[in-house]
Amino acid sequence: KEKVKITKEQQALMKVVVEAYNRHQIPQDVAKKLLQEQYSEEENFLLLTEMATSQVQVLVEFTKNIPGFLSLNHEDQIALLKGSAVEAMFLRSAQVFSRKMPNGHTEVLEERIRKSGISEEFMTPMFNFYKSIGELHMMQEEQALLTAIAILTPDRPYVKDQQAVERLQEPMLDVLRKLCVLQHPQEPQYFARLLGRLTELRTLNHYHAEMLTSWRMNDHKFTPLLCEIWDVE
Ligand SMILES: O=C(NC1CCCCC1)[C@H](C1CCCCC1)n1c(-c2ccc(CO)cc2)nc2ccccc21
Repeated sequence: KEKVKITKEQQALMKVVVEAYNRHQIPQDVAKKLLQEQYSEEENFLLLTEMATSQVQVLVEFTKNIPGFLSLNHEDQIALLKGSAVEAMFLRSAQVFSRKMPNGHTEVLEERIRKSGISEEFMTPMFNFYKSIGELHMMQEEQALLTAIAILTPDRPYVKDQQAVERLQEPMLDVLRKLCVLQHPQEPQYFARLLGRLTELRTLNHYHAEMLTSWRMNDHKFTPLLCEIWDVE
């Protein structure tokens, strides 16, 4: 059985990515707000656009810290950010949802989200994803690396130099695979399950624009940044 070992360079790569991931966090905690009180559908939509806008800003800062990202072609940098923003938002939402909370709080949070204004048809795929992320009990290193891997997806629309993106994504995949083997020795399929979540994330991409436009309210207002990065308005 070959002994899996994380090299010095891989340790350094992981440290940079995890520190950037932890440094760039959403300022205030949306779960706490949602648990505090019930908001109207309009207030919930506004809360989402505010949270999502600050998350995009955080995502850009995190991405700039991914080794090699800033040496990519500039249009490709934009294409990668645009292509991964919704996935990064759902990944972060899933992590917020599956965080350990006092008894009964997760149920209240789920109820508040179900009643937030999102139309019924999107609840199942969204909560299936949240629960499948929760079951993985991911460590923060895994969360940070999985987010970086999602951002560095070579086959996003309009990416010109896919090989350059692959050269950045591969070392991330390597260190994540080793980390999974070392952290979950009794679960050889754990790494594959993590990557399977990225496939599930892509399906949420398709639903996203419709989830917003079908939000139970009229006159959906977005920030300029969200109009740029989401295919809305
Ligand atoms: O604010 C949020 N998410 C932020 C986003 C930036 C990163 C941190 C989380 C929203 C809530 C906004 C207010 C109404 C209730 C949902 N949310 C969603 C969510 C996100 C997007 C859509 C539409 O595409 C639908 C739902 N899932 C959540 C799971 C847990 C906690 C909040 C969660």
